[in-house]
Amino acid sequence: MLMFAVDPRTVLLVCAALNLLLAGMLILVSMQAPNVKGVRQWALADLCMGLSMALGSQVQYPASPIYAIIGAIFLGLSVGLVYTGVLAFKGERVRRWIPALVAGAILFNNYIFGIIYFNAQIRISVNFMIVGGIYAICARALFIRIEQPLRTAYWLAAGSMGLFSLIAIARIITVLNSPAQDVSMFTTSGINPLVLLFTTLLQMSMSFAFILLVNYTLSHQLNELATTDALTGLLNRRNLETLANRQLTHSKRTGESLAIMMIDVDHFKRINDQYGHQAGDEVLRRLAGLMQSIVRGNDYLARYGGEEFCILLPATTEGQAYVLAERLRRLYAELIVPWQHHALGGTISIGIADSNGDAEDIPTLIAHADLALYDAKRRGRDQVITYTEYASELVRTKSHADAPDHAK
Ligand SMILES: Nc1nc2c(ncn2[C@@H]2O[C@H](COP(=O)(O)OP(=O)(O)OP(=O)(O)O)[C@@H](O)[C@H]2O)c(=O)[nH]1
Repeated sequence: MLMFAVDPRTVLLVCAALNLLLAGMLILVSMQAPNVKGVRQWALADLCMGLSMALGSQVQYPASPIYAIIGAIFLGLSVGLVYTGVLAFKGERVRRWIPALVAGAILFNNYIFGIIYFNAQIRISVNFMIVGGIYAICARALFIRIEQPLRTAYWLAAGSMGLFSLIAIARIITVLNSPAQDVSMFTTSGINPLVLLFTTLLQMSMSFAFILLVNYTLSHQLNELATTDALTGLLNRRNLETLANRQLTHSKRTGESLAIMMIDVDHFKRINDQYGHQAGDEVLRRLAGLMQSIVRGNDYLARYGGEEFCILLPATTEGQAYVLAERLRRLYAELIVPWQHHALGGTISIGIADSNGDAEDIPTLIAHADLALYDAKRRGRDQVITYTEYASELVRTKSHADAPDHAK
């Protein structure tokens, strides 16, 4: 059995100091990341845990119960704050009275079984039951499927809390099966030293996980900002080009065709001029929603700029994209956008190109779709033109122009 070479009270004091330091760090983090919810609660939880450990290190049961009682209040507040922090972090409704309720429950238990009917086994078991139970609920809330690297932070926090709950169960079983004089936190026999060591280490690991959660959430938010368009939530142009290059390489390897659709709202300036910029924004949002509703899961949608959108269609030919584009054009023509007692309507023009032709790279493919789009505009708008159609028309008019006068 592992033995502590140092006094358990010293361990508690050192961990108390570390918790206070981590609390300070989380307070600074919460000031830098006000839009990540829950961090303030976690900072306060660390503060309370630090105070609880510091007071706990001074407990001389049953001679001086006051440290134990105040320590228990801070312990309850800390665990309750961790729980409300997890709720806030996940964007769920936070009931502010939860920390007070947990502290009250722990205080009641310690008062009854620490002072009125002194029974260390029941007192310790109930304390561990409350703390372990709440950490188990927090662990369940954070043990979710989520993309990396966020998953590492979620699972580190969940793992620390889950492990704490398991240790709490082990502690309850041994406490209930040990003689009363052996159950104190400071008894260096049985599993007590291990419990003290692991629970304090798990407290540290939870705090590190919270810092990691904030850090990864912030970098995730930054990444979202850098890669998506704020108005429509679609990919932005830069992100689309990166994805399109990757997709083209894949298409060349598999021999599949990659289609690109460029979509532009007709006479959009008039909507802005007549109803204002916000009405224009609403039209763009509705068009984005319409596009999202008709594409497949592996297609990419992007706002290419202003009122121009782009859809990247893997494993799709120009002809197949044409069918989809026609559907989108018709749906948009039927769409009515309600705006301040007005019903806004309009049309879109679409240009399409695919990688089966002579487009070797993404800039060329986009340029081809753009040429087709502007041909659609030139021909009177509200229509879909493919690059093949545009190019053959070009050849026809050129040969017509080059033909001798008598052949025209
Ligand atoms: N509301 C709003 N307007 C935008 C946004 N981005 C660009 N615009 C406007 O979109 C309009 C584009 O106008 P034009 O390029 O002349 O094109 P158009 O009026 O759609 O005409 P055609 O494309 O030739 O049919 C301009 O008035 C821009 O100010 C935006 O994010 N929101």
